Amino acid sequence: MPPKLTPISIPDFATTQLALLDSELQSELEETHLLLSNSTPTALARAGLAITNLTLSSLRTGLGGKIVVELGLDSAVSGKGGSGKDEGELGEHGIRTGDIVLVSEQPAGSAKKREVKDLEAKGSRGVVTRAQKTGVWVALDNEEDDGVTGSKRLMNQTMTRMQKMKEDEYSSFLRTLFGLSSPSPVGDLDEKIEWIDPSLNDSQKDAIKFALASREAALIHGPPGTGKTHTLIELILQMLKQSLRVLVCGPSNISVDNIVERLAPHKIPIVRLGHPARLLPSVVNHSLDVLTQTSDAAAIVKDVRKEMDMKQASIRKTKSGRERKAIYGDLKELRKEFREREKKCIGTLIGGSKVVLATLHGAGGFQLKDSAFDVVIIDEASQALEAQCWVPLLRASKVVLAGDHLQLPPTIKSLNSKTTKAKIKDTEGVIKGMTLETTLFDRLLKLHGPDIKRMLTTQYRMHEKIMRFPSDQLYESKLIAAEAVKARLLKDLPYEVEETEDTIEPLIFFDTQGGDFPEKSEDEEVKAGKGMMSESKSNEMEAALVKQHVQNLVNAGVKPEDIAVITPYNAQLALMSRSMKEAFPGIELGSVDGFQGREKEAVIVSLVRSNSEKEVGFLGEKRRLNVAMTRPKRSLTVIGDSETLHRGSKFLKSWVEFLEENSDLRYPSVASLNAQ
Ligand SMILES: Nc1ncnc2c1ncn2[C@@H]1O[C@H](COP(=O)(O)OP(=O)(O)OP(=O)(O)O)[C@@H](O)[C@H]1O
Repeated sequence: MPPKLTPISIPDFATTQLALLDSELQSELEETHLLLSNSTPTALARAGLAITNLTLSSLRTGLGGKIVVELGLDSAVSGKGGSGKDEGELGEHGIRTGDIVLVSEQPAGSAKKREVKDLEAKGSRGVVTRAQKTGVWVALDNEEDDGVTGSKRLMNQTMTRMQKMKEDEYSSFLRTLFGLSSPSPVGDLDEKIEWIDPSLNDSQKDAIKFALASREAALIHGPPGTGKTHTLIELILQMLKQSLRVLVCGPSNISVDNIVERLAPHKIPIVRLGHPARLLPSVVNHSLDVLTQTSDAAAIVKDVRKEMDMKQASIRKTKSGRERKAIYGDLKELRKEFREREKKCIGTLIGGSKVVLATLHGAGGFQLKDSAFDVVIIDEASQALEAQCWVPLLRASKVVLAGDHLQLPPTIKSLNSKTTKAKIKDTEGVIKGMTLETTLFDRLLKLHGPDIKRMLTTQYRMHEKIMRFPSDQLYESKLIAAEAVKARLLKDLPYEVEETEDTIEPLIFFDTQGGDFPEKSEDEEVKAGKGMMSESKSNEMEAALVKQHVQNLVNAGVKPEDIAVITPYNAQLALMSRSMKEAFPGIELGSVDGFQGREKEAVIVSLVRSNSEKEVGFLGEKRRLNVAMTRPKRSLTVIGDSETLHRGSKFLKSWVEFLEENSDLRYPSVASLNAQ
């Protein structure tokens, strides 16, 4: 029996989203303001929230006529500071694409202690368009900008459109996605399919068949390491065989590029929308920008461009004012012609591609204005805001979502804000209980029940023992470790690794109970980390223990680049980064949130919390713990205080119990750490 539907009013949904998006924007602006008014640049840099010693590397006009500045490390100061980073690299920082930032001149001498708020008047606000190891790019705001960046504006426009739609405009697709109708019965699941990839496992094949046979919506649930992307590639190729036009989207550039890279070898006509500077070098040749210059369709544009260049050059040679005026007139005409031809060329390229790929935001660009697609596929859907999904979906008639709702949702800043709650309560027509954290994936699962999804069950990452707990607790014990990975240990790495107590055991738990490993609250100035709790915690003794364990692994022969240390707390990350990167070049350190989607041979998780009040804060969140425990392939080492952790959430408590019973349980000695 399908579940009884609880329909959602589309205008109410849109109204709620608009209110939530507005609160989120206010929270972001408030947070930026708070940070700027209470700290010095050095303090912010220490917390990963500012980058100092930058110099202007380049300046150009970007989209919408904005000035985009590229900022790199000042060579006069780079290499100093000894934070273990390579020369010319910015070191650890938490600045990401899309962040609202202030670019300001750095004070020198005694003015260094000046608070950031004093710098604000002189600086310019802007949005980060790209953040790399060696530099950041910022699109500076124009005077009239209100902090609403392109992506937010697009979501607002989309929601406003949905708010105003009349009921007779609702497609059956739209009706299904809001529970006004049930999904149509799924077509023939027994149909014989000729698989392009012979290595697909049964759960992957089932998911593909299901997605092909569904009429309006299908969810592919891919727990960690189960080959979600692998499955989507085959699905796209099968849809092509059925002559369907497919639009493939993801919330981030990297999620889209990942698919372009794997589709490219199949030699099908694909177009990737998006600014070439933001794409992986390996996929740039498929970008629309490059194709408008290199493809056959581009020839007609090229001719005009040549003519324009020639005219431009002739201006310099002409002395007569009248002739110049005439050339300018010609150029104006040519420019018009150029734009028209370019539009046509884009139309031909997009129309000729069976598969178009773009970020959710990119799918809202003018290039797709007149395009129709049979299916929209969204990868990493449980990391995307629902309002963002509607950018491509408003023109779709079927959607396939791939994701894992049991890992972390998109980071929301306004989630627990009192002002948000109050404001939402006061807005007419809002749906109670809806937050931006509720993704489309979550919502459809709740609305239509488990029949709307298929789960991938063979995982190709973790040793069986590492997989056991998440499988039993979150994935109904359905995960199976693939033969090739289920018994892999560090000692079996394809290079020389000694057999030690640390390399023959996939699961190690260092129980720090007893009070010798106390946590510490970071001082005020380091508050408000990204995606972290506002007050960050650290634990020095735990950091020492992590270092000792890494040393043991490295002594046994494990390469530092095969080791990652992750922790839920920014302050702990900052504390460890400093010394570890110098001691073990190549090792990776990250926050749990930042490590989602990644994997490593050996992963050490520093849980930090240890206090007499038995408080665990946001560590109790099972989706965060799930991400932390499912990153390793061959070795998971957990460091934590069982006494404190036992008082945490039910999930945390059962994990600690599991570790106590099933891991190589160790009680670290403080004396040996102090002797280090
Ligand atoms: N049927 C299969 N047979 C063998 N290996 C597979 C199969 N499916 C996936 N894999 C392997 O599993 C690993 C993870 O696959 P993939 O990168 O597609 O997963 P993902 O969905 O991107 O990651 P995650 O599951 O962590 O979200 C890859 O190394 C891939 O080659």
